[in-house]
Formats: sequence, C-alpha cells, structure tokens
Amino acid sequence: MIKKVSTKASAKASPKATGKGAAKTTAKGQSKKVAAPKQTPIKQEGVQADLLNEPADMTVLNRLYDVVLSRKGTDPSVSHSARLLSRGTYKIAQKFGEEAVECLIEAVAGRKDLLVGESADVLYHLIVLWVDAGITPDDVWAELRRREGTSGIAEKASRPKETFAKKDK
Ligand SMILES: N=c1c2ncn([C@@H]3O[C@H](COP(=O)(O)OP(=O)(O)OP(=O)(O)O)[C@@H](O)[C@H]3O)c2ncn1[C@@H]1O[C@H](COP(=O)(O)O)[C@@H](O)[C@H]1O
Repeated sequence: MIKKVSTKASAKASPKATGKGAAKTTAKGQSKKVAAPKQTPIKQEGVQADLLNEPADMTVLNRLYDVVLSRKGTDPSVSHSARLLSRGTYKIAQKFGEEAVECLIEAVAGRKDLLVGESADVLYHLIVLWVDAGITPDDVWAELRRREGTSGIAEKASRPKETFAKKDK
C-alpha cells in the first residue's frame, strides 16, 4: 500500500536492504514512499480478529469485493473505499489508471518486490471500479471461465473479417 510522503525521500535505498520502503516516481510524476513488502501479511495490528484466519489466496478478492460493496454510501471519513466511491466514476477510473501505470513501471523496471504491492493496489482499485459500475466478481470469473481452453491466437483468428475491413476505412 502506498502512502504519500515528502519528495525528499531518498530513491537510493532499497526496501529490501532497509526494510523501511523506498521512494519512486508515480504515474502523476510525484514522489511516493513505497512500503517494504510485509513478511507477515495476515497477523497485523488493526486487522479484524475474524479475518486473521482467512486464507491468503485468491478468495481474498471475493472478500475484498464484499467489504468494498459494504462501504458504499458509508462515512467517507472512516473508509477510503467510501471516499473513493463518493467521488464518482471519473475519479475511480483515474485512480485505477494511475495504479495500473505504477504497476507497469515496476514491471518494466524489474522490481519484483514493488510489483507485488502495485499489483495489490491495481486489484483493489479494479474492485472499487466494479462496485461503482455494478458488476460482480462472479461476472468476471464467468467470463474468464468462458474463455478457458480457447487459445487467444485462435480466438483472434475466428473474429469476423468485417471487423478488420471497417478498421481499414
Ligand atoms: N486494499 C486496500 C487498499 N489499497 C490501497 N488503499 C488506500 O488507497 C489510498 C491511496 O492513496 P493515494 O494517495 O494514492 O490516493 P487518494 O487518497 O485517493 O489521493 P488523491 O489521488 O485524491 O490525491 C491509501 O489511503 C491506501 O490506504 C486501500 N484501502 C483499502 N484497501 C482494502 O479495502 C478494505 C476497506 O478499506 P476502507 O474502505 O478504507 O475501510 C481494507 O480493509 C483493505 O482490505
């Protein structure tokens, strides 16, 4: 998770080496401090007791969706999701885009440890986008299931030729 800090933060320190995080340039061109990857992601202070035994696997996405959905219309001063949802589709889409760009920056830079955190940010903001748009994870899981076993190359080749003809005009 990213927290904004002073632009004076050093970009030289490796989060792995210091365990304190590092500075990086964001999609907005600002400097942000990036938290070092947590070694014990489940047992953290401030985490609801009933969540401590939940698995750290893909089921977290459905749980996160339920939490974000439950935040809709609640007090924006106590929930970041509520605040983001109250700001509307444009802002939600903008935040998702920024997180996606930050993610690709880490991918291109080959910083695997930071890519993990950025990927989590992208998934969180994508879920906020789904809640705002009124679609559910099940809608997306069903679409991914429908595509399972179909090669992307074969699927593209099977598209009607007319689609390409229109593009050429
Ligand atoms: N996964 C996340 C998560 N990832 C990032 N963030 C927050 O996203 C914010 C990103 O800060 P930025 O400065 O980039 O964005 P911003 O505050 O919108 O600022 P501007 O772009 O407007 O300047 C930070 O406050 C992060 O804490 C998240 N906030 C919440 N969650 C999950 O959502 C759950 C519900 O959170 P709340 O809705 O806050 O209760 C939490 O328990 C988490 O599981």
